[in-house]
Amino acid sequence: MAAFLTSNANISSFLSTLNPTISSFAAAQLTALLPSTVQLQDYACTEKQRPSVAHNYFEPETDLPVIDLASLRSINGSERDKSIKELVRAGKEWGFFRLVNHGLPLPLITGLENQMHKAFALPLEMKERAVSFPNAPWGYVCTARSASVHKPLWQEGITLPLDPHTRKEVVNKLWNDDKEQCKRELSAYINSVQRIARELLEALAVGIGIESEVLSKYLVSGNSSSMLRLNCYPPCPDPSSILGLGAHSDPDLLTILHQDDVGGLQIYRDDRWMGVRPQVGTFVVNIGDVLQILSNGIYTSCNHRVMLNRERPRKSIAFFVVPQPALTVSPLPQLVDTDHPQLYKTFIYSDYVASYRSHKLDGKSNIEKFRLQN
Ligand SMILES: O=C(O)CCC(=O)C(=O)O
Ligand SMILES: [Fe+2]
Repeated sequence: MAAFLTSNANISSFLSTLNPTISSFAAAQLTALLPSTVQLQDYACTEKQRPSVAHNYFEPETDLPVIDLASLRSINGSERDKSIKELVRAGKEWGFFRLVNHGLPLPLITGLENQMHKAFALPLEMKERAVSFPNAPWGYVCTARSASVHKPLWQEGITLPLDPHTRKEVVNKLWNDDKEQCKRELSAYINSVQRIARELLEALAVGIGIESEVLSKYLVSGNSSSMLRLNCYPPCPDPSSILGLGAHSDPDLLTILHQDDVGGLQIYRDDRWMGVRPQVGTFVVNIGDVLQILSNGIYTSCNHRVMLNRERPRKSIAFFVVPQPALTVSPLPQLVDTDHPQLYKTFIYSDYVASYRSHKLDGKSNIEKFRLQN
């Protein structure tokens, strides 16, 4: 079916004949994404990774553990302790949880989604103009077009730093009439989500008996390369063989994600893929590889992926807590003793990222390369 799709024009007309509900906007988006020489089959994933659970299938009885941030913030000691225990358990047993009562107003989230809609709808040339930060990830990238061993992926994204000055430069290039509003919305969102990340990392530290700032220090300027990533997954003509984002665990400490109502995020658990039901206004939080390593394996990162669909673009907003590249990462000495031998090597964080980037996305394979053979 896909063999004749050798040009963008072909793909566009193929899309509209295949399914009239795919809007011309979505088709144009997709056309803009693909290099002229691409074959649709180039995007197909391996048999092993082939999507088996539809983007909108959710197991009726199962959902992620729920963590209530209001309880974690409670001044009532026993309520807070109970909530920390639940958080620690979710971090150990799932590596994923849903965060409710986080206090971030819904209009702030939907406002940012509207800004994303405007930016992603721009012509590709305008979006690509925003990529002008040598040796830094900031700005727009059409992941579906860029050549890399991870690719091709059916996704485009805008990456924004915590530093307001650089962030403004990206916004000035990507947004037109409402730049100032966009800057305000981004700052408000980033400040709130940073605070949430700090609270979660402090509780995750206290919950395993270590000083509260040992993990949250990776949010502090000088130690941190944390970032906000706005993702868009365009509709796809063949969601049964193409993934939006292949199976991976995140190479960070913590990811705080908001997904829209489309559905598509799946986690690998108990030998199966499980859909994460969209619940607009709640966050989905996951433990990353670096937290697994710092905690000497107490917390565990979780393999996840993104499924596509034929009709609707999907948007997500991810905040990643990332160490500064030159920092040394090692299991925390407080967590290593004769009963708990060091499980992972000591390394410079940029080496972890380089290794991650030089291999195909393949579940949790990168962290295994940093395991000590005891
Ligand atoms: O878009 C999503 O739902 C997940 C994105 C993700 O896993 C990532 O960016 O690492
Ligand atoms: Fe991820």
